[in-house]
Amino acid sequence: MLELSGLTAGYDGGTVLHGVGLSVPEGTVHAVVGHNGAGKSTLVHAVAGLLAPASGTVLVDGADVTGRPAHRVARAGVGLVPQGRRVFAGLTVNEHLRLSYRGKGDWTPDRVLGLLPGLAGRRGHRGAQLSGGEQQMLALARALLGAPRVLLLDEPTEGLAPVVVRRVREVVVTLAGEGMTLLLVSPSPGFAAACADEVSVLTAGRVTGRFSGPEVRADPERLREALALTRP
Ligand SMILES: Nc1ncnc2c1ncn2[C@@H]1O[C@H](COP(=O)(O)OP(=O)(O)OP(=O)(O)O)[C@@H](O)[C@H]1O
Repeated sequence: MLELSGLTAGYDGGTVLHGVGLSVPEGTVHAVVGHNGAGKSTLVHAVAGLLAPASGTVLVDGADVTGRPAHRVARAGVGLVPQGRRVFAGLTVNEHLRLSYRGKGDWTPDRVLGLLPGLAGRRGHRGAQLSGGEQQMLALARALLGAPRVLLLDEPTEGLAPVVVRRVREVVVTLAGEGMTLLLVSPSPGFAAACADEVSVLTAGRVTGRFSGPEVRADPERLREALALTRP
């Protein structure tokens, strides 16, 4: 379970997040949608310990990790799939997996490769030789090898073809089905609606709308309209 309350954070230039609150029960997906600059990555960074919040709290399974450095937040069970994948161009898939495997929990490299489509046949390929979709799967693999209970995904479908977006969605839904707690941020209402149990709309650092997954799947226009109203 991930619980955020009153989360306020920003940079030297000013406050970006203004009192964001949401809670993600175990085994569910919460998607935060918002336009460019709404504060999606700032939210992920404030949860992951990459940015210290000015106020508010971040609870992971009831444990307060607010303002802890990233390695402590990771040790508390939080994994991060960063925006832009961040794979190493010169390292092979196998080398990435070896570096990320901590021998923790049930997440072995073989299990991860079995879950993530397309990577198993690319074990000897370097990061720079992988397609965008393969790089995204590798970024997911690295996070899973840390055996997280809570997984944060920052724009996991950015720049991917529709067929690969569907694969990312399937992986997200499978992980939730296995009991993982997922918080993802995305500018895409379609992707959010397709995989989330709950969707928040983030507008200039504030949650301005909240919908259930079934609600937005039954009527996709509701989320699109809510987001269109917030266009900067
Ligand atoms: N390191 C930083 N230093 C100063 N300001 C920043 C920094 N990172 C982001 N910002 C500012 O914070 C605001 C929110 O940025 P953020 O990256 O969180 O938005 P976003 O919703 O993730 O956007 P995008 O979809 O473009 O990634 C923007 O005005 C941005 O310029």
